[in-house]
Amino acid sequence: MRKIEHLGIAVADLKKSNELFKRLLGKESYKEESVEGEGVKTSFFQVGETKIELLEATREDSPIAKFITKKSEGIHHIAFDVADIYAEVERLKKAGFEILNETPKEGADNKLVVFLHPKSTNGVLVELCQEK
Ligand SMILES: CC[C@@H](C(=O)O)C(=O)SCCNC(=O)CCNC(=O)[C@H](O)C(C)(C)COP(=O)(O)OP(=O)(O)OC[C@H]1O[C@@H](n2cnc3c(N)ncnc32)[C@H](O)[C@@H]1OP(=O)(O)O
Ligand SMILES: [Co+2]
Repeated sequence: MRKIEHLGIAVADLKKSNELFKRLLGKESYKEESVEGEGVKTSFFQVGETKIELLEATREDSPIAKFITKKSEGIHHIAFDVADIYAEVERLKKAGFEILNETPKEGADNKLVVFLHPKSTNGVLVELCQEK
């Protein structure tokens, strides 16, 4: 794992949170993108070598909608940049982690992504990202 690619933050209202993070970081979001497969609308802010990914649910069964209902808005996942996502999935499986999707799926911002179950990672949802 090469660096933290992004921190995912679950938000209830993307427009309001975009304004909040613009005030906080002193810069504009550089991209907004919907990912239908995950039921989310995202907005990205660059912070040095990493990013903040704001996520708003676009439907009731989205992981973001469930997370906000059960917990609250806040940090939802940590995403690591990897060079070879297939090799990393094999390594992590052998190391005993629970992989949620062994076949990488389409993420936002031109990435292939895989998730690890938070129950196998001290309660933290982990995402692996590989540039497409
Ligand atoms: C935009 C695309 C992409 C990118 O390019 O960056 C994204 O970031 S998409 C982000 C949204 N997508 C995902 O989160 C996909 C992976 N997540 C899942 O598959 C599920 O959310 C889950 C982690 C398997 C949980 O689903 P489920 O079991 O249906 O939900 P429950 O609400 O019943 O939760 C079970 C259990 O897990 C705890 N939980 C849920 N989410 C998180 C979380 N983000 N961080 C930590 N813990 C989490 C939840 O609290 C439950 O725990 P218990 O109550 O103790 O059982
Ligand atoms: Co993410």
